[in-house]
Amino acid sequence: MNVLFIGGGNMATAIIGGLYRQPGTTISVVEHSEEKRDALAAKYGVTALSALPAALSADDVIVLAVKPQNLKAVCTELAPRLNGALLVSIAAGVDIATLSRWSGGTTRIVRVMPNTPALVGKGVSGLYAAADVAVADRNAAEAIMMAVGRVLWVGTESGIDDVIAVSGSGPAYVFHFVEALEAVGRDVGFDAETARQLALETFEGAIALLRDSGEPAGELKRKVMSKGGTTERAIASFEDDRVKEAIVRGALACRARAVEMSADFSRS
Ligand SMILES: NC(=O)C1=CN([C@@H]2O[C@H](COP(=O)(O)OP(=O)(O)OC[C@H]3O[C@@H](n4cnc5c(N)ncnc54)[C@H](O)[C@@H]3O)[C@@H](O)[C@H]2O)C=CC1
Ligand SMILES: O=C(O)[C@@H]1CCC=N1
Repeated sequence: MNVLFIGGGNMATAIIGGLYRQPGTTISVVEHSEEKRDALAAKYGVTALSALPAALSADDVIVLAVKPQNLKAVCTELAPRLNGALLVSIAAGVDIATLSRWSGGTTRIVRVMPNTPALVGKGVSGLYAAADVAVADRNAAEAIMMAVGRVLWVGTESGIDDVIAVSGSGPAYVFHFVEALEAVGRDVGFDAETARQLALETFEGAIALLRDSGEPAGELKRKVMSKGGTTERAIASFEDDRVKEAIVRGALACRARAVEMSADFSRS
């Protein structure tokens, strides 16, 4: 498989970091920044280009990995040289109809919503393709994302917005919580490194316990809460502050932004 990434930033680097180990895959990347091109070529042995190749072929897989605001310019430049290549877009908030219109009408498009833990091989990606997209094209997109974690297919395009709200943007929610826990550690007197370790080990341990026990989060939470004890006081404070509701509101605001972006880009 020949995979050409357009944009060699955070997400593309994460995906390339898993994909370059796959036998039978040739990777190229078009990236404006010389520094990023050099780093990608040195680290992963990929062909790093400063501009789009003159022509592509129907066997190529093009991963669109620029920011949504840069996507129209990229697709417009791609359209005359696409020659039926498969487009895999990881951009948030740009729907297939818009991508197709910008790219000269191709319908060979798969949408993917990955997340940054892909960098350490622990990503999770949602994938969607319209009914007329060939199984071989779905499999190609799936194989790329499986190199950096798990995949799940959603049955409607709006499912991509649902995935963004939970796992696409989700790592940032977790980092937000970790920031708070680290801050508490420092406030009560630990040095920064100890505070970080306590917060990280707590997260890692809690996630491992969730997975290994198979018990629901609510049940495990109750097991930490001794009657009249310390955790009960903390959770009561979270509930007074409606922390869970705030997280749900944030994630729904994230989803609403994806919908809003899709509507805006559909008019451009
Ligand atoms: N960062 C994240 O957690 C996630 C990002 N995404 C999507 O991934 C896409 C990329 O995001 P990031 O990697 O975070 O952004 P980024 O800013 O790190 O990478 C984009 C790269 O594209 C390059 N670029 C811009 N225009 C170009 C052009 N015309 N030709 C070649 N290179 C060009 C930039 O120099 C930059 O290195 C976005 O569309 C975003 O919605 C999806 C899921 C998660
Ligand atoms: O914030 C964003 O728009 C991108 C999409 C999902 C995660 N980051």
